[in-house]
Amino acid sequence: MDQTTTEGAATASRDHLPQLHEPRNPGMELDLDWLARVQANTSAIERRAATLPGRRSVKKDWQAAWLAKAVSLIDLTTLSGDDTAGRVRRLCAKARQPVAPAILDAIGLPGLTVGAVCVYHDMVETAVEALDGSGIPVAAVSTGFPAGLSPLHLRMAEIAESVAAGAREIDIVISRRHVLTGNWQALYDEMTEMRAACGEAHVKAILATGELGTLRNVAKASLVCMMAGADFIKTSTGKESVNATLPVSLTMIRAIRAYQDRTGVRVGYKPAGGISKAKDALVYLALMKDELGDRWLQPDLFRFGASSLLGDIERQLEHHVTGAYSASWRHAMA
Ligand SMILES: O=C[C@H](O)COP(=O)(O)O
Repeated sequence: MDQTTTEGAATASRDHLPQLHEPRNPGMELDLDWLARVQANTSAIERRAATLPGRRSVKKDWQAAWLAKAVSLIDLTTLSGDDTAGRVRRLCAKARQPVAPAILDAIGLPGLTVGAVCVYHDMVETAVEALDGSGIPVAAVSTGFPAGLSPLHLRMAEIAESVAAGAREIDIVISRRHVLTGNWQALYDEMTEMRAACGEAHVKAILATGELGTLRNVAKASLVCMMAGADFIKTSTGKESVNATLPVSLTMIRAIRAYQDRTGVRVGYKPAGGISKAKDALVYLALMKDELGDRWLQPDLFRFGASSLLGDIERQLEHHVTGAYSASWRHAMA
């Protein structure tokens, strides 16, 4: 069995700040001929995706490094109707110190943090304040998240307000109807306008792939968003009935590769929604390494959108470092 051992995953320090690459994706003109040629062989993609979880294993000696790498790539998220300032502050404290200090010392990464904290607009100021001095950026879900069906001028205003409140990253949601009706010009125009509204902030385009019908639509929507200047493409809001999946990820990653081949520009990838197990995170990292290379294992080009992944990684790291669950875990599980 192939074993993922290279040093690509072994560095997870904070040396890579600032978090997002410069320059941002400048975009390109909408190329409808390119879109018309886009195909997605669904059964081949699904077959390949089915092999991914078993195909790679992470050599034991490298597991802690890969898990630490995964921590550094998390957009630690809370997107609930009952979010409070207190919950967001606790989340930010966790973002600053995602794993117990003893474990971080044991793996030699005392300064490890997550990639970003992701919240609703109303919580941006609280998060910015709570993360002050940490270098951890705040990402805001804007544009009428999760459905994206509020009036366009309000979605633009929401972006501007989130940026003004200190969000350095904006996760926008696209209008699914533009994809479902094949109105690529409308999707491109909307994305271009949102890109402009973000100003200096980086923009992640949430495709809500579970609502796009086909992998071909996913591929086309990915390309259109990148043509319009998205710095990242992101699978899901976490609120669709189907969120991040491996077939969708393969499709989007290959669109990223096609866009890079055409333009030379690297666009980031953010699978989001339902990723809660350390072993699933490792499958995603191996997938990125296979399909796009080590460069996409850095937080400027890859993030997990996840609210509960960190807990499982922390447990696995603790298990790995101590060789057994610690006394506190044994006590908790007794
Ligand atoms: O963007 C992030 C997602 O909303 C998180 O989804 P999750 O709660 O299923 O991890």
